[in-house]
Amino acid sequence: MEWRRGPVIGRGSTATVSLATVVPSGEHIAVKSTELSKSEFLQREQNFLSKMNSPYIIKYGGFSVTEETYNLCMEFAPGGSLFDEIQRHGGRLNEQRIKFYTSQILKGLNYLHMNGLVHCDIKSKNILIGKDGFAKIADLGCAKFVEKFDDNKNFAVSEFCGTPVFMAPEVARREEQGFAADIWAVGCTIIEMATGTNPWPELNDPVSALYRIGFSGEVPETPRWLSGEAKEFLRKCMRKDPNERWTAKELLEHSFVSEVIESHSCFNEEVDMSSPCTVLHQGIWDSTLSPENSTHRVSSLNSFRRKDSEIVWKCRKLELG
Ligand SMILES: Nc1ncnc2c1ncn2[C@@H]1O[C@H](COP(=O)(O)OP(=O)(O)OP(=O)(O)O)[C@@H](O)[C@H]1O
Repeated sequence: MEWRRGPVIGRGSTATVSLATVVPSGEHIAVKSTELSKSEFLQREQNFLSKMNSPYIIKYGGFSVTEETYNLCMEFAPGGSLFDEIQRHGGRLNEQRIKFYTSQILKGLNYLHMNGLVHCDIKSKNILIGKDGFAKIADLGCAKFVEKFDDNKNFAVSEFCGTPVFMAPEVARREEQGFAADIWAVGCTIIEMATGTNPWPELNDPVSALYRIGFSGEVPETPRWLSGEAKEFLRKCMRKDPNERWTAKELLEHSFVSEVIESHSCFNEEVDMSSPCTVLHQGIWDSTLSPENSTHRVSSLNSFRRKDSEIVWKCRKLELG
């Protein structure tokens, strides 16, 4: 597959994401790139993404290495991130929309967990809104396979990764980071959808965040305006003891999400997700793809190389801020 790089549509801590056009079909894809020498996390993401196949996980499109740059190609999500979607709706989503997206996030997570993978960095910025208007889990750079698993157990793993304010108490204490930690982060994402902020908006530095989450015994405040059913659902996600937290499979059977109709018609509004819908994306749509534009050839071969020292460094960086 050949593609031409267009404008930048997103920047994360480890990579830059560009819109790109496939040659000659003209199809749009997203390409996440970073310097080859710093691409361990991106290669790790490539390895995981290439093994996944679910409508609730962003689709893999191959990788390439050009001029010392590592490129990961994937499905372009014209709706941007769930964080963007919250901003588009004035800083909070109504309960109908929260249910809609929560149901899809849980389906994606259930798929990952059934395949033995913990995402480790669920938050609204890592959930993308696809062409179909559905939420898709993205950014698998922190993900990891658990060493062994069955339906009911949590797992101790040796590496810790993620964003401090979305970490579960057991992760903040560096005890374990298993499937249940992703469920806690779903709770945090519901709070983001309901309030427009992370669950601990008053905590600015990672060290105090980890200390408070891990050792204070506090649980984030439940948004008051949510229905009783939504609050009860949130409490199942945010049990302090990971063994008592509900699994993705169990939560999908909870009345809060079990009846969700997967159609935008449930919002009584027309949604056109075939073109970019954030302000940022609209600008891209209006511009011609710029001619920094060398053509790239993508291989779908798997070239995963793992460097634990870098991963540990990233975790240390998180701890020390
Ligand atoms: N497939 C995509 N389609 C559209 N936009 C995307 C896509 N992938 C990423 N983006 C945009 O780019 C941003 C950064 O991407 P991503 O979170 O994957 O980078 P990162 O470097 O891994 O970030 P982090 O800081 O979480 O480590 C996203 O928040 C989103 O706005």
